[in-house]
Amino acid sequence: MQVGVIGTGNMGRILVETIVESGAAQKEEMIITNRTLDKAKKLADAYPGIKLKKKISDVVKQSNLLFVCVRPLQFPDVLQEIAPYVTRDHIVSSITSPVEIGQLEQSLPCKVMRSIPSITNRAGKGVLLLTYGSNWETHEKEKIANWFSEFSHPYEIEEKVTRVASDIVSCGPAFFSYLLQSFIDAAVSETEIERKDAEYLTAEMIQGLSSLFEKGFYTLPSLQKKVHVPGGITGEGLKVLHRQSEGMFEDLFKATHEKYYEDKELLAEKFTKRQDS
Ligand SMILES: NC(=O)C1=CN([C@@H]2O[C@H](COP(=O)(O)OP(=O)(O)OC[C@H]3O[C@@H](n4cnc5c(N)ncnc54)[C@H](O)[C@@H]3O)[C@@H](O)[C@H]2O)C=CC1
Ligand SMILES: O=C(O)[C@@H]1CCC=N1
Repeated sequence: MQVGVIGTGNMGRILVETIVESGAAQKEEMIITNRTLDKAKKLADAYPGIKLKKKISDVVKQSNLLFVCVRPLQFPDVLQEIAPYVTRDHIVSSITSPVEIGQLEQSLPCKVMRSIPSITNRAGKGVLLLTYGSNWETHEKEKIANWFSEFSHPYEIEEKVTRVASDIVSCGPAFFSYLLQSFIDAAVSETEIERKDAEYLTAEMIQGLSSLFEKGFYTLPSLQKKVHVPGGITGEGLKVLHRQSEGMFEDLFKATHEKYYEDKELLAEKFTKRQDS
């Protein structure tokens, strides 16, 4: 399968690295481009064999599966630019949440999908969220999901939960690393521990925690019960967390959804302008 990638910024680059290093596609099967070509060239230089194209049309023409890895508001332009070269045999995937499946289908004559990755996929772990367009057969969905499983745990979602699922899967690593960073900062500012020690202990703790869940030893509540000795020290810390975090995640999900709907409105305007012109 020839895999095209348009946009090798942050996530496009991570996706290419992940696909190649997992063996899901050979370097020679990857065709990439970026608006600032030098960015894509650096990636192609790091993985000799990857084909670098200056023209977006060449990427489309030479690929079967095409990932569009640009920012949400850049989608209308990119979809318009690639549309003349997309055939019914292509599969085009958006890696972003605010662009609707319907907008992809209206813009392109092929099978479309959304495949929202997570930075965790770089380690061959974590979920990659899939939503398919309307004209996919079950066996075709299975085939592509199987391909994604070479570097992730593909998980099909309904469009209505896209934002929250993406908050958990794709933004989650940033959210929880922020909390861990705050945990380390506070340990350093409130006690005599050295930063490097606090960082090491925290990193080992979080890796151990993730292994406990991976091995199925505990659920979240059963783990808390095991560590929280009645009348002990953990309970004092948990009381603080309970008090201080009240409403925090509710506000977080509200904020991400507000931004999501803002982006969707701007996108709808841009797509309508495209149709009218
Ligand atoms: N950062 C993350 O963990 C995740 C990001 N995403 C999605 O990935 C998308 C890209 O995000 P980033 O990589 O962080 O942004 P970015 O700004 O780093 O990358 C976008 C790239 O697209 C290129 N580009 C823009 N218009 C172009 C055009 N017409 N032709 C060719 N290249 C063009 C830009 O030059 C840039 O390199 C976003 O839509 C985001 O929602 C999805 C899942 C996770
Ligand atoms: O479009 C999205 O949902 C992703 C999640 C992280 C950044 N963009």
